Amino acid sequence: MGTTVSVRALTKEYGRARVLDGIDLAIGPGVTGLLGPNGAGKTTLLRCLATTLAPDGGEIRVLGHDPADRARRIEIRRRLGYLPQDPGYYPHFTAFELVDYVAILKEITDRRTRYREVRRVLAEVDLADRSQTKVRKLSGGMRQRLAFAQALLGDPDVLILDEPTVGLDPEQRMRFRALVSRLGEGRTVLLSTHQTEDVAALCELVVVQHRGRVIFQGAPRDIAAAAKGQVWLSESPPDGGSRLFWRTADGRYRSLGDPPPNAVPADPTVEDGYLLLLGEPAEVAA
Ligand SMILES: Nc1ncnc2c1ncn2[C@@H]1O[C@H](COP(=O)(O)OP(=O)(O)OP(=O)(O)O)[C@@H](O)[C@H]1O
Repeated sequence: MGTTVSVRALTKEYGRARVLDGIDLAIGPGVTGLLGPNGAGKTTLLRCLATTLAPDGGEIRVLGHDPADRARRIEIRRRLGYLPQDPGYYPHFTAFELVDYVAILKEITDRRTRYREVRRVLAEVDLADRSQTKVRKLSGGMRQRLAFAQALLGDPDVLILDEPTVGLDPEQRMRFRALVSRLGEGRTVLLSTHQTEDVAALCELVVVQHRGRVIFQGAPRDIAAAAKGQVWLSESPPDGGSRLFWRTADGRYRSLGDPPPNAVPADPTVEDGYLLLLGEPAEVAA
């Protein structure tokens, strides 16, 4: 299938800081992961795509529509689900009431349809038995799932998820992966994350954003493959030429960069490829 979300020469500045510095991107149905260090501009990009922030320059198309055009923007919003990084909660609402409220804003006007839809999305995120619990009494991870539930209302064609796995316990993270991979069949899912394992497990495409630019776009295996020949295991800590190294559970040292003496090559992961791509200065985490 074709491109559903595209971005060309996108720019955004806050004061003098150029947070998006000419982003080009084209994604289609399936799950795409957006990786990047803190402050790379991921949230800013996702907000522009979710039509909640206007860029300064460049072009966006979501499902063929231009969000700069008011009428088209509404079309996009009807077919888009968005999990923001800091969702606002109404602490005195119950879980049901909160999602129901968003469903009203999303124009699901028929009461019975809306009731069924709210129940459906709460069940999707494993919160069916918490529907009458006040939001303020939910745990942080449950609130995150609640925010995810509202993004699923109306079965959107495009889902934009800003750090969706923050605060989830391992079991919920696995459930999230299963749900997102199912949603990715035929829909476009773009998620930002710091979890390279989620990207390796879930995403067909990975985009790496750094200092407001896209510095990599390709398959997770390609980003891992780019680190081939630069990941090492050694008995003693490397003394130079390594970008990063740490002591592993078996007592050996895993390093990225030039091989330390007597090192053996290790299989690179998405995380290795990502760290090497960022090219951060040497750092020791022993
Ligand atoms: N409303 C704003 N006003 C001024 N500066 C902002 C605003 N929003 C974001 N920034 C700045 O823009 C830069 C990019 O922020 P953004 O939240 O897009 O990054 P990010 O990649 O999502 O980071 P993180 O991984 O920490 O969530 C940061 O330096 C941030 O301080």
